[in-house]
Amino acid sequence: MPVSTRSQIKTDPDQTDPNQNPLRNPHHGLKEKMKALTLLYEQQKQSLKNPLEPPPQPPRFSSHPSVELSAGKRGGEKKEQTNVMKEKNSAVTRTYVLPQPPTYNAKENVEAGGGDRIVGFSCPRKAVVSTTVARKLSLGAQLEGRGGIGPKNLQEMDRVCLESKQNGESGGGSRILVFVRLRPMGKKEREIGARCCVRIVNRRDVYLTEFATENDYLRLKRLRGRHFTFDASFPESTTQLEVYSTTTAELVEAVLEGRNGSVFCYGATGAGKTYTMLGTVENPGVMVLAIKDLFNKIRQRSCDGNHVVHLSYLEVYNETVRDLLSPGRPLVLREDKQGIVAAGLTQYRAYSTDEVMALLQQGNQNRTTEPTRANETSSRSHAILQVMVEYHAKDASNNIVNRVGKLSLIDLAGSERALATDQRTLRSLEGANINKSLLALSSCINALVEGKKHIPFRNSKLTQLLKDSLGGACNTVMIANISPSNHSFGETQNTLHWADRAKEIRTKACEANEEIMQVPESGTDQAKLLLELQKENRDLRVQLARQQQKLLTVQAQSLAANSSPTPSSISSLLSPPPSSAQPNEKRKPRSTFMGGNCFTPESKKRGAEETVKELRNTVKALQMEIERMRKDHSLQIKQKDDFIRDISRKGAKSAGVGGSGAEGLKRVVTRASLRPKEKKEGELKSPNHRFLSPAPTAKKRSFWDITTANSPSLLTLNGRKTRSHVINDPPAAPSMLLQPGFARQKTETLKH
Ligand SMILES: Nc1ncnc2c1ncn2[C@@H]1O[C@H](COP(=O)(O)OP(=O)(O)OP(=O)(O)O)[C@@H](O)[C@H]1O
Repeated sequence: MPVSTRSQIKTDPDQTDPNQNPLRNPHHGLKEKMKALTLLYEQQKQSLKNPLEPPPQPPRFSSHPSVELSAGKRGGEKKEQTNVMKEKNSAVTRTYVLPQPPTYNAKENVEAGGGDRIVGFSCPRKAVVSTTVARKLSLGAQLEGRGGIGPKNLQEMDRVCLESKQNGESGGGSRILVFVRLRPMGKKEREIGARCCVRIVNRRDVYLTEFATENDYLRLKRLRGRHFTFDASFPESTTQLEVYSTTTAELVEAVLEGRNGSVFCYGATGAGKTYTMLGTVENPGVMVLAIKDLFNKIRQRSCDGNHVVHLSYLEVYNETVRDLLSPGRPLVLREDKQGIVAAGLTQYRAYSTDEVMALLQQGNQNRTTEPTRANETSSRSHAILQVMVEYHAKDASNNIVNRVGKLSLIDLAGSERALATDQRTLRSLEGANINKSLLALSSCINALVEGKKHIPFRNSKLTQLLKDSLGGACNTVMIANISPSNHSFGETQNTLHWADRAKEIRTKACEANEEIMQVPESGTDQAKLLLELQKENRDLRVQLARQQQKLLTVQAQSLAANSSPTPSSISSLLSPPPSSAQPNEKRKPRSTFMGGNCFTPESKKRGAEETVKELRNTVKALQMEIERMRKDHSLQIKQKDDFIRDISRKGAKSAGVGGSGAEGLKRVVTRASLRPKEKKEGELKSPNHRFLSPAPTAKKRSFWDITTANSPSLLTLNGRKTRSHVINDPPAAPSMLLQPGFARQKTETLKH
């Protein structure tokens, strides 16, 4: 993202000309200013020494310049603010903000009197409550008392709502919550004598100061600093658990209520994004803590297997989307009426925290990381972990409740300067792509903030994937990671600038994806039958998808056989692809039929053309067979659909006749379409349903939803054979490789 280098404070003691209008000459009266600054600095030091005194609250800059001309007009504001200097002369009143003295001290960024946990802030307790303001509005009051997070009573809720209205947060949607996390100074940084240029005060305010160096003649003796305020800011001593509980715990709760949530880490390379998201074995990050918390909460709520958790993990590397759990061909993003879909993305059904941890580890091994000059384990890709929680159950009144919530946890690659990382070609290409996507992200943020009609989500894969999080019905949290080192001043300023801007984004109102269907007593059996039929219907669709995948495999194999014309191999065409995929297989070509024995002497004798003809005939026959099967399945599905509709209609009629009221069958909430209960008791232990379709009837699908466009992948994961499959999609168009022109080219090559 472009670096904003606007200067907020400029003081120069050498310039003195008190007679000039300060509006015209920014260097005017600098000696006086310096004196006043020194005075204020002393005052501030005094006030800091006295912990009982409330910390100073400087006004936030809304725009450039640092000179705030309207300061004198604000009658309601406190007259004396220790770190605000007002200069009056006959013409104008000028206000200067003095950044906190930036000397590196590990204790400096720890709030005075602060405990171990963020929730225990002393003065900023109010600030923490206000961080939940926007979220509370969208989550509604039903979270009250569930996880201990949020207002404790209705009065508190009223106060919070009032506060948010005053902040201009009324309306349907909620504001993106923005948090800043400062990482500790690294060993290398200390070795080269880096100084801390960031100071966090009150766990909300971030003061950034640029030091003038002796060689910097242009800015010699000038101070440059900026002040930002966020929903919460975490000093370097903040633990992973504190970060999780302040930023994400509430979203997990909301996901269980059927809402969507997103958390993404943004910042320069080496600023601590991956540490925050993933963490280490000793200090697990947000992803791990969220998964643990999710399963704990599910266990507390229901032991009857009413919750189903699906998981997908993908990365965007060099503008290609890859499945981290089933590495293979790049995935294609498609946009349909249900949202952005990554075609062929595998969804794993997860049964326990341990299982998810293993999958996460697996995915991370597949993730693209390379050492750069700025970070030894630099993530070269944007990674997105998505967890979908479905809930199907009958409530006390025998109504069927279907609910789907999605949580996206996103670790972005670091924004970077080419020189700061590496100049070797591949690294710089990666860097360019990372910057391209982050630039696209900044354009989207700008457009969203400015309320433009067209938001350029399509400019990059990343923004396409983040469309739901930024512009959809979603509770979104941004964690901006920053480094304390003065050598990273530019990057830190850039990160804070965009984080500050992101605060203004409002997402759409996030309602629960929930549906409740009331079933009268007499209709219970019919409802059961309905669910069973829907399940059968889905199974048939799976079969259909498999057949289509087989067809694709056969087509691809026939193409391969153009160069390896051994007809005997055709007999094995219908067998699934090898299941020997290993985690580190990503960089290697997949061991498929394509890698067979090409150009045998036998094939040369026969003549390539003849073989191709033969194979084409075989493919044609197989295609016809598949088409026939497809038609059969479609017919069966149609029949089932009709039958289901029939039963529903009959059920509705009988409810009306039965006198329990026509309202008895009326849909109470119809945010999402009816989702069938897809498993029976004890299913938690069965691994057979690991790869289920992601909520085929959910109102809005997201990018991790499974589709058919990609080839099937039969893989070995954690010792288990797994297969991604597809349910709802129409037959995919034949691959480019199968176009007649391409085949002709191949034949000609063979002739030569
Ligand atoms: N809060 C923290 N506490 C302790 N160490 C941290 C913290 N944040 C980051 N680090 C350390 O800083 C280094 C860089 O962090 P990390 O890899 O998370 O950066 P990044 O922003 O993900 O970089 P990139 O974008 O290049 O992947 C790591 O060695 C990490 O352990």
